[in-house]
Amino acid sequence: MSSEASAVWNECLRVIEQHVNEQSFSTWFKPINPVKLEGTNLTIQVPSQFFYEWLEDNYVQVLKLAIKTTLGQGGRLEYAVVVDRGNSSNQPYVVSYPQGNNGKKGGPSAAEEQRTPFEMKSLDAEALTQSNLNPNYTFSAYIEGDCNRLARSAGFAVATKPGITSFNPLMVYGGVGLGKTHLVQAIGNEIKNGPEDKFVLYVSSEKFVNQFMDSIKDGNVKSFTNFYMQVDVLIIDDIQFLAGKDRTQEMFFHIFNHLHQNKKQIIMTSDCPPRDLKGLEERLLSRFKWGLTADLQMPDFETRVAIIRRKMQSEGIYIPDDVVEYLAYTVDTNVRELEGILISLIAHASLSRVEISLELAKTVMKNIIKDIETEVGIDYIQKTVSEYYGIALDDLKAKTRKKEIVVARQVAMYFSKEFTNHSLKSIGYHFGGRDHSTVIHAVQTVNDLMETDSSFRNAVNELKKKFKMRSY
Ligand SMILES: Nc1ncnc2c1ncn2[C@@H]1O[C@H](COP(=O)(O)OP(=O)(O)OP(=O)(O)O)[C@@H](O)[C@H]1O
Repeated sequence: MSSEASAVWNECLRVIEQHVNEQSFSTWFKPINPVKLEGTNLTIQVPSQFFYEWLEDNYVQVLKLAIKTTLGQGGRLEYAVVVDRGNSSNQPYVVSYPQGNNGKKGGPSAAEEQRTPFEMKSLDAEALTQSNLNPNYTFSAYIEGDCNRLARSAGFAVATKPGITSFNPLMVYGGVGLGKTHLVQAIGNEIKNGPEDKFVLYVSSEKFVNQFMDSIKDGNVKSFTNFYMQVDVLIIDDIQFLAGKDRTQEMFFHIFNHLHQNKKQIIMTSDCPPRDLKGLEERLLSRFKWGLTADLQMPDFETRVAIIRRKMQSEGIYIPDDVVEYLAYTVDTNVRELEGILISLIAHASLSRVEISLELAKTVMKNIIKDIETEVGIDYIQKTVSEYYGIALDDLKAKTRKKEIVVARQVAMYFSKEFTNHSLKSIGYHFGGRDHSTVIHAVQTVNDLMETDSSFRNAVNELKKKFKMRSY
């Protein structure tokens, strides 16, 4: 190593240090060896192809600045990459920098062909940080409710003391669109913005698998492993995706052990509890049980109201209370769907330049949710039952206790339960704001009457045919 090269590189490091955090500096710049200086050409040696690509993808601007500052406008940087390709020789090849179009000129074509072994470029997307975290996914934007209380507070504990609580690994599971990604990224963001300089990395399992496969293809497995073993907090989403991928599981097993032994935090999500994860090795599953497993449920009505309000507040949009209530009652599938409907509602209102109203919300819902009106939805059931019994539609939803109305109302509730996906609570809401126990009682009464009263049974069966025909 020439002393001139060292002196210049030390100057460069001084510049770089001011622009990257301590963790990145020691991970990505300390391992670099300055090799030689020829005129204004500085050659640095980096440990692997992967390392070189990571620098290029993430730190090209700061390197440019450092070279310009120390060597002036004509300064050039060249990389000597120690090839870590199985048994191949340690013969370095050189990639020059600054490069031409797209910053990729001068390297041998072989190097070009081997680019981006793990698609790490996507980690560098502008809107994301290097950790691949969405900055909007924070704890403060994550509404707490009975549905997520345990997972949320465990997540918060992990965020406060990553790696050293007994919640390692932390496994969050739950159905589609219930907030798994949001919660685990909130943990990541909290740690990243905290006082300690931690390397937090979020990756989907799908991406992890692809990166691993590419690393095999490119002979870069060692770099791949080394990279993941440096992480302080590894967040890996949708772990069920590793099912049946034995080699990736084996690699993950080693990374997991290494991180865990070194008190690094591992956070995972899955669409089902670990015991139901088919196609995952037993030894992995048993490790998942070392920490804490917490589930997410569909938020209850009050939490859905709070989520809608929070969302509207962040969009700076006002929605009348009756609309908020209507949406919270009606959309009881998952939070993503709830958000999707809200966005449609806002779009409809702004496109047609009308205020957001209950009427508009109903129209939007009809277009979106298939089982409303177009097939067998609560509105259709109410209309059909009231016509059948010859009573006014409004009476079904009113408080009246007249016997024939009560029976018709109970029949309509019974069919709402049978033909729609609405929860009991939601059904009750559509019948004049009754609670779920009234719906349970109605279903029970209809079942009992069907057994004891043949004319009632015939009536119900006749109606059932209508609904069945329509639901095909
Ligand atoms: N408790 C909550 N408070 C606020 N927003 C929430 C909450 N739960 C979910 N969301 C929002 O719902 C949307 C879907 O959440 P997310 O993508 O985290 O779900 P997921 O469970 O990871 O889904 P998938 O199963 O598809 O991976 C996101 O926009 C998220 O911000």
